[in-house]
Amino acid sequence: MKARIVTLPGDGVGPEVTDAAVAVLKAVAERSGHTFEFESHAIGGCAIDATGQPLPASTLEACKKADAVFLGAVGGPKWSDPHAKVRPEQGLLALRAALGVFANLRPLQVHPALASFSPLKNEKLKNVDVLFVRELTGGAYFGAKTRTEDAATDECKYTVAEIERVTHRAFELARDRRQHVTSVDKANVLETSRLWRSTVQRIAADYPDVKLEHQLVDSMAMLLLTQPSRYDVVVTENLFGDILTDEAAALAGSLGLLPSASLGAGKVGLYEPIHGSAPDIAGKGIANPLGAILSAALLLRHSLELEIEATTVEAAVAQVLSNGPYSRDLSGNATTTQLRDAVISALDDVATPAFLCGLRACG
Ligand SMILES: NC(=O)C1=CN([C@@H]2O[C@H](COP(=O)(O)OP(=O)(O)OC[C@H]3O[C@@H](n4cnc5c(N)ncnc54)[C@H](O)[C@@H]3O)[C@@H](O)[C@H]2O)C=CC1
Ligand SMILES: CC(C)CC(=O)C(=O)O
Ligand SMILES: [Mg+2]
Repeated sequence: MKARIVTLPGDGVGPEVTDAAVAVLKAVAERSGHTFEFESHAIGGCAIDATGQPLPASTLEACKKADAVFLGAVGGPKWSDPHAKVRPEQGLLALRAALGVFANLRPLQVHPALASFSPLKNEKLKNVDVLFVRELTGGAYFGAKTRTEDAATDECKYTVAEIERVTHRAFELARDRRQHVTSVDKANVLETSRLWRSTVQRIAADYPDVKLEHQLVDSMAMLLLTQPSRYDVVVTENLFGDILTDEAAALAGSLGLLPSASLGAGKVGLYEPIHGSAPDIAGKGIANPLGAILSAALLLRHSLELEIEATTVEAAVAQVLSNGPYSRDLSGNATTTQLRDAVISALDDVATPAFLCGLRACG
C-alpha cells in the first residue's frame, strides 16, 4: 500500500524519538513492500520561533491531507514564560481539535523483564493489560480562560454529545477485549462529572455484553497502583486521563515506554508517545524511543489497517525489552539510536512470511 505520513517532530526530545519511529516505519516498508512517504512540518516551540504561531496554517493543511500524523512532543522552558501570549502546547491542542481526534487510546502493558522498575511486586503486575480511553478535545483544556492580577479561571465544560461519542468508542473497544469498562469521574463534586456518569450509564444499556463500573478519580489513582490487573478499558475525561496515564507509565517502568493513538470520526489519526519534550535530557541522544516506536505500531494498525505489520513492530519491541539493550531510564546505557537499531534488527528475528512476502501484493 501507499501512504502519506506527516511527521511533526516538535521540541526537546521530540525530534530524537520521531527519527527513531520514522526509521522503524521505513524498515517496515522496505521489508513488506509498502511505500510510505514522509513529510515533516513544524509545530510547538520551534514553529513559534519560525513563524510566531504554534500551529502554522501550512502544518494543519498538510495534516488534514495526510493518511496519518506522527508527533514527537512540544514545549520546553524556552517557551514557558507564564506571561507568554502564545505557547507550544496551544499548537497541539489546536491540532487535536482541528483533526477532531476525540478519543485518545493509551494502552498499558507491563513487560516481565521490567518488573523490577515498577513500584509493584511481580505478583501484582501479572496480567496487567489496560486500555485507557481519554476524552481528548473537551474539558478544562479547551474551556474559556480568564486571568486578572489576583485570580484565574479555566472553564471545564462537557456536552452530552462529547461524552456519548467517546463512551461508544470505549464500549466498542471493550467488546474486542475483556468486556469490562471502568468509567472514572469526580461525580461526588463536579457537575461535569455527574453529566459524564449519567451519560455513560445510559450508553452502557446499548452494550449489555459489557460490564460497567464507575470509580471516583481520587480512589482510582490509588487502585491503579494497587490492583492494576483489575482493569480492562478505562474511559475518562481529558484532564483525569492525562494524569492517570502518566501514573500508569510508572507501572510499565518508564514514561518513555507508553504510546498513544488519537482517533476521531474522520480518517486522519494522530500518533504520539504519551511523554513530553523531556527538556532535562533533550539533545543528549539518550531518550527512550520505544513509546514513539510503539505509537508508530498503532499508526500502522489504526490508520493504515496493517495489523500484521503493527504486531511485528510490537513483537520486535518486546524482544528488545526481553534481551536489551536498555536506555538510561531503564538503568542501561544504550542511546536512542542504538535502541532504534536494536528494534530494526529484531524486526528480522520476529518477521513472519506474511510480513515479508509483500503481504497483500503476494495474495
Ligand atoms: N504531548 C506533548 O507534546 C506533551 C508535552 N509536554 C510538555 O513537555 C515539557 C516537559 O514536561 P514534563 O512535565 O517535564 O514531562 P516530560 O514527559 O517531558 O518529562 C517527565 C520526566 O520523564 C522523563 N522522560 C520523558 N520522556 C522520556 C523518554 N522518552 N525517555 C526517557 N525519559 C523520559 C523526562 O526526562 C522527565 O524526567 C513541558 O513543556 C510540557 O508542557 C508534556 C506532556 C505531553
Ligand atoms: C497538551 C498536552 C501538553 C497535554 C498532555 O500532557 C498530554 O496530552 O499528554
Ligand atoms: Mg500528559
